[in-house]
Amino acid sequence: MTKLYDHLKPYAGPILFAIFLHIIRTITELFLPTITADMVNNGITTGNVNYILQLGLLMLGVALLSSIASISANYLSSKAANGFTRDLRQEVFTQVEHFSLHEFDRFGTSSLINRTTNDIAQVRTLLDFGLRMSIIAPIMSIGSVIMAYRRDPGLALVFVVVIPVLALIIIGVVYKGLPLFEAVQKKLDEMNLILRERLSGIRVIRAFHRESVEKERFQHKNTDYTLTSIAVNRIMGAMMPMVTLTMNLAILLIVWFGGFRIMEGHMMVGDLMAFIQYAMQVMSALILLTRVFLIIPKAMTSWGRVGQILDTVPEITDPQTPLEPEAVHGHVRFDKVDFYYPGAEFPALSGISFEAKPGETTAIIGSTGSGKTTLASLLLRHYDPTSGSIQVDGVDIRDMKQETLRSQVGYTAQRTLLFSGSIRENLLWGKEDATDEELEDACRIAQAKEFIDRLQEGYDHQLSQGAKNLSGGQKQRLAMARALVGKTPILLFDDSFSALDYTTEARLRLALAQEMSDRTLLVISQRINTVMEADQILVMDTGRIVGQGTHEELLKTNPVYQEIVASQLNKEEIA
Ligand SMILES: Nc1ncnc2c1ncn2[C@@H]1O[C@H](COP(=O)(O)OP(=O)(O)OP(=O)(O)O)[C@@H](O)[C@H]1O
Repeated sequence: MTKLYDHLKPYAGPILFAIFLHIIRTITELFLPTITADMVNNGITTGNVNYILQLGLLMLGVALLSSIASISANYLSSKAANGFTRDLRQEVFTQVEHFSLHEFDRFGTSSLINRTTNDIAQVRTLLDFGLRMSIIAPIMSIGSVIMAYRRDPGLALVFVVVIPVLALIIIGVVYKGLPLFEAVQKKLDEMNLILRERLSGIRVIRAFHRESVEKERFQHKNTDYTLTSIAVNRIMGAMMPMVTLTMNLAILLIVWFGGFRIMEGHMMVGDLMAFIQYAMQVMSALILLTRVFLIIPKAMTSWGRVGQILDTVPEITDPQTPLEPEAVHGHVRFDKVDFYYPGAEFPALSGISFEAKPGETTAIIGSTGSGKTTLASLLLRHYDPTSGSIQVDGVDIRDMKQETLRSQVGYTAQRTLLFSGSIRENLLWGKEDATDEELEDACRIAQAKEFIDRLQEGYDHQLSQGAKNLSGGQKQRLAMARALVGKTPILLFDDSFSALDYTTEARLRLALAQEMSDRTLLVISQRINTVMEADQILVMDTGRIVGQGTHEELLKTNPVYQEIVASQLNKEEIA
């Protein structure tokens, strides 16, 4: 597993200095009760004002030193912990960005979000609070017992009774609490999954009147999470009164036996006062120690979850010595490509071979689940083929840098995804330095210009999250324009015309044919109207190409194509 200390190395300096300051702070605090005792024993009881003043000043100095050390240490450890978690979040995000879709599926989006936020926050708590407490608590407890022993060894026997009792309470709490932590994190993952899915699907939920069912489902997960958290808190909550009760009994014993010892002349009042303060310090140190015992496993569980992300070797990586195509034309070639989704029994694609040439439109049609989107994902190298190869301009795409490959493909996904921000910002994803003319040009071809011009703020119109303030067709046209801006040699449109009316679609296809005629155009669609003018049509069925040719050829020879056509066009249109 990724080593925590490797990630801590850049912060070693401030952390070590913070540890040093915490030690100074704890040691100074250990001296305060002793000074108080001396002041009472030798100053107050004898009326020696000078001595009281001297020790008062000493006390002030020690307290001041303790405060300065404490503030500086807290500042340093907090700064280091925050810097560390900022870097870690960035590292996790960068790593996740390199994941293949398979790795995304394996972790799940909710869990990835949780690991990047909540789990990293737990590690931060360990570094900041945990580090502080694990330095202070042992020094404070052991130091207090030693100091108390030096004041009165006989009375210190009270600690011999109390400390094992406290240790038993702490062990019990840690033993009971540990298994629950992982459960809490897992249940939080599950609750967030439901929350995320249901919030993004609120329209569908409403359309199907599923509010009450979904509310119940969320309630179930929420209650499950809450009950486990309560179980953890109940254990923590029970610990405090038990520790306080034990310590109060200890103080009672100290006062009781201490009183006798004072009456017998074996002890002074100041010593008893110091003794009580040391007992209190032992108590608070042990409470802190319990917290540390609880924080450490919780944070280590979280670190394990974060480590799983960092240790995942992305399936799709760039080659050591990447190849570049000699000349970029956008010639695509699939050669006997088979592909199984991880764990799948049957192939999603088998024996896929075809060529898509520059200047031609290759359309891919087929029933749902026939493998069209999978084919697009393979061309973009979201997955690698199980066997066979895919080449662009004669180079196997596994031998290219992913950036080189993807910069050659203008892509629109089946599910249109735009991001919050202005229309311009979204379009610039296609080409960072595109001029206004280039953006307008792409929008004109994608038939988006007209509706953008009608918007009051035009290209500065702000899109809400997921571009919910646009219609489905407007979103598709913008996504298409975004893909066109880069003027890439290959254009890959996955079901990108589905939300357009027939007139708009016809205008768009015409504009594409006129202005993108030198590109390799790959159009995935379920609509005959969209594919019938293509130079070649691939007909897919259960992961295979079962027909290849022009509309006319397939209409004569291919039963699957004939069936699709018959289901969509009337007799006159077919003729
Ligand atoms: N991430 C995935 N993990 C496992 N199986 C998957 C995954 N995505 C798709 N599949 C399976 O692969 C097969 C092909 O799916 P694909 O999405 O490529 O079909 P499609 O032809 O694009 O369908 P549609 O027209 O409905 O979008 C289907 O059987 C589907 O269940």
